[in-house]
Amino acid sequence: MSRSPSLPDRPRLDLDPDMTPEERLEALRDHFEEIVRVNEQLTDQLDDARGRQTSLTDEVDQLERENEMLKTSSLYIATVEELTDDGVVVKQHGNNQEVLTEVSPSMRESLEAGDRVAINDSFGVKEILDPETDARAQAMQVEASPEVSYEDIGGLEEQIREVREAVEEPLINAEQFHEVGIDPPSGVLLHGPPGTGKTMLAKAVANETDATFIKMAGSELVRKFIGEGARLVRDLFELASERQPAIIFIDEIDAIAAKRTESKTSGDAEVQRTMMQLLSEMDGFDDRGEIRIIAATNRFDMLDRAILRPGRFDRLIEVPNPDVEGRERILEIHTERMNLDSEVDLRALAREADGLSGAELASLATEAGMFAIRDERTTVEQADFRAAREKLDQEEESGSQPVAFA
Ligand SMILES: Nc1ncnc2c1ncn2[C@@H]1O[C@H](COP(=O)(O)OP(=O)(O)OP(=O)(O)O)[C@@H](O)[C@H]1O
Repeated sequence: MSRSPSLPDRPRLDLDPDMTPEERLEALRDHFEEIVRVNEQLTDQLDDARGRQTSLTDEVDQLERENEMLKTSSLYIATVEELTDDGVVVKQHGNNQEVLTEVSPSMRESLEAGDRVAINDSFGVKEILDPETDARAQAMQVEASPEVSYEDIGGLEEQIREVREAVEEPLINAEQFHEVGIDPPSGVLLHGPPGTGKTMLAKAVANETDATFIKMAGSELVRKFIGEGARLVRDLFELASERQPAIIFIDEIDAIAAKRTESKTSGDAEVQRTMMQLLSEMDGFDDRGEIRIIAATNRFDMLDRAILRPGRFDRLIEVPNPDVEGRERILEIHTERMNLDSEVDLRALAREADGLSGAELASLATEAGMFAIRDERTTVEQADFRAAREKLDQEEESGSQPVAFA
């Protein structure tokens, strides 16, 4: 670094008491000139210093920018997998490396499993990322590991077997398909009346395969987020590949994949764009790794056949209302934790419940419990089930929605 030039000496005024007034005046004049000269010299030096200060400030700014760039380029993107007592488990994108890292207590408070974060070389979490994507991700329901298991589903043994074969096997035994030389089914379509357990099936398979369950309702894709549908579909698949193994579950697929109508409203165009995006994501599905896609509909007749072509939703599984054995099993499942009177005959109740869906049977059990509570009993009797059935039938006749009890 160059040294700063030394400052000029301060001018001194030496007045001798023996001086004549003329000599004094002369000395004062000389002193004044000297002061003016030093002042000019100092002003020049100050100008120089200002110039140097400006160029040094520029240099500092430049270095700060470079430093900032170096810092940002060394951050990696990761997803928070789990918050544990020992720290936070993050999975780095790209290499899928999982690490346990520590975060500051304040950051920990705002972190949730599934958040996208920026981590540095030593895996320290530096930032929580992308609120915009997160806002859009709110349209999706993400469960790291749903709690539904196959045992919780009544009367769908055949459907469970088919779903396991079409979804579970390719996830767990991808190698086997490769060796035999066939492609596993691309997408599975569950179709049948409302409340028959389609969502439960999808959740159970995610649970069984330790896959993340990502649900999106077709109706939300096009109703809530007009103009966003196609982008949401892209996000959905992107999120799935970040969180793989993952099961994508698109409920009410008919909302985006209904047969084309003649009308050409802007809403239709939006639906069309969303569906095209879904099809193109599915067509590029082969290289997507451990992601399986399940869709569900209550309106199979309305579907555009384009989505059922090979390589798309090419495995159809019908999920009907339960038969009498199924109904009995569903009642058993939903009354398992209930305090039932020994007289309660679930078989007889199942026989009388012809045409009821799984969801309606679940409501029946809860309503029966409510009747016992109203009567200040802790045991649920056969009569409570009958009263509950009457109430549900009346509600159905009057068109009001039965309460959904999950
Ligand atoms: N087969 C079943 N076994 C046990 N419970 C069931 C069954 N089917 C439905 N239920 C009960 O009904 C609730 C709703 O079921 P689910 O959401 O899986 O139906 P769904 O077929 O996906 O309905 P929707 O078509 O209306 O979306 C479940 O949470 C469960 O309590």
